[in-house]
Parts: sequence; C-alpha cells; structure tokens
Amino acid sequence: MGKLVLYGVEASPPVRACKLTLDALGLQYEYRLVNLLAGEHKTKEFSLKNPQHTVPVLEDDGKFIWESHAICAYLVRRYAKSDDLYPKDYFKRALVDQRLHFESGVLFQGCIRNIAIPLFYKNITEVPRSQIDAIYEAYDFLEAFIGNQAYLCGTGITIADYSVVSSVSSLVGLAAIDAKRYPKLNGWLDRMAAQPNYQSLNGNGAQMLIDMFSSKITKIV
Ligand SMILES: N[C@@H](CCC(=O)N[C@@H](CS)C(=O)NCC(=O)O)C(=O)O
Repeated sequence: MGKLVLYGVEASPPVRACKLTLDALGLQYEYRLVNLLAGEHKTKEFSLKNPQHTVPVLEDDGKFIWESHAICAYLVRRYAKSDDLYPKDYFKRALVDQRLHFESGVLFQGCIRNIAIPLFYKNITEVPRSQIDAIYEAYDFLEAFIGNQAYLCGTGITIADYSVVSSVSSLVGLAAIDAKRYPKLNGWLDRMAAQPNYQSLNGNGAQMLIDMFSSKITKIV
C-alpha cells in the first residue's frame, strides 16, 4: 500500500466525509492543512494537484484524486476488506450513488456553498430566506429517504451516511432540526453522532463552520 495524504481543512464538509471514511477503513494517512481563507488552494503548487483548487484532495502513492464522493468510493474499492460501505450489488450501489449525488448537488452546492460564497468571499452578510427554506426542503427529502431504516441506504452504514452527515451537521447551525417535524432525520443524526471518533472527525469541524457562519451573518432577509 502506498502512502496516503489527505489535503484539507476541518471546517470543510467534504474533507470531513473523507476523514470519516478513512477512519472507518482503519487507514493511516497524513493530513495536510490547506488554509482556504489564506488562499493556499490557489497556489501554483496546489493547482498542479487539483486544477479545480478545491479540498479535499487525496494523494495515493503520488497520484491525486479530488471530489470527496469520488475519493470515498475509491477508498472503499481500493482498500476495504468488504463492500459494506459501498456495495457492489448494482441496485444497492445505485442507492448509495443517488444519496452521494444528493449531497453533492442539493446539500453542499444548493445549500452550503450558495450561502457560504457570498458570506466568506463577497462580504454579503444578509442571507435570503429562500436559501434557508431550501435547507428545510432538503431535510424533507432526507426524512423520506431514511424512512424506517437506521441509515440512509438501509440497515448498515455506507459512505452516503458519511457524506450527508458532513453537511447536515453544519446545516443545523442555519436551520435547526425539529425532532417533531423530522423524527427520522433527528434519530439518524443521533446514530451518526454515536459513531466511533465522530466528534474529532466531524463534530468539531462542523461546529467550526457553524461558528464561521454565525460570525458573518447579520440578518435573514
Ligand atoms: N463537491 C466537492 C466540493 C469541494 C469544495 O467545494 N470544497 C470547498 C471547501 S468546503 C473548496 O475547496 N472551496 C475552495 C474553492 O472552491 O476554491 C467535493 O465533494 O469535494
């Protein structure tokens, strides 16, 4: 096995999804901090690793992969002893893929990034209410996806759970999850928070992003 390096920053949800996956697989890796607010991801050196200049980036034996969903799927295919976290069965895998794409397009891009970019990079401190409504709409979908299952894709945890929890655990700072309105989502979040090393791998970074949002937002309009 080659040397694994994860490039990222704690507050980043997709970085935390990769950390949860690496830990679940028992993989050793070096973690290299990329300070986004200081522009370290825009350097020539980092662009050679990832021309899209996003974190996370995984380095495996000198090769680079970016995009957390691709990284998590790669890690399971390449290193897992079983396929539980990313099943080979066509239908089961399709279900995991659907949730991963939901995280990528709806939760991360549609909710987190749409709020974060104006706040952190354009100094616009008022958040349109429609963007908060979009979070609740996403929660409605998640409530339906979970249904009576323990995890997002059934009885066992998969990389979809790691991906989705990375953003939901920060979105709660913008749109609280009411246990009466979202009993399934709330129960699932509790189960995820009870996973080994959850706090150090995801909880602390999720809170950092919540604090970053709180320090910038002046008003919901
Ligand atoms: N869908 C991507 C999102 C990656 C992403 O946008 N990461 C943010 C930090 S949370 C970033 O690197 N932003 C800096 C930039 O876009 O220049 C993934 O899952 O890896």
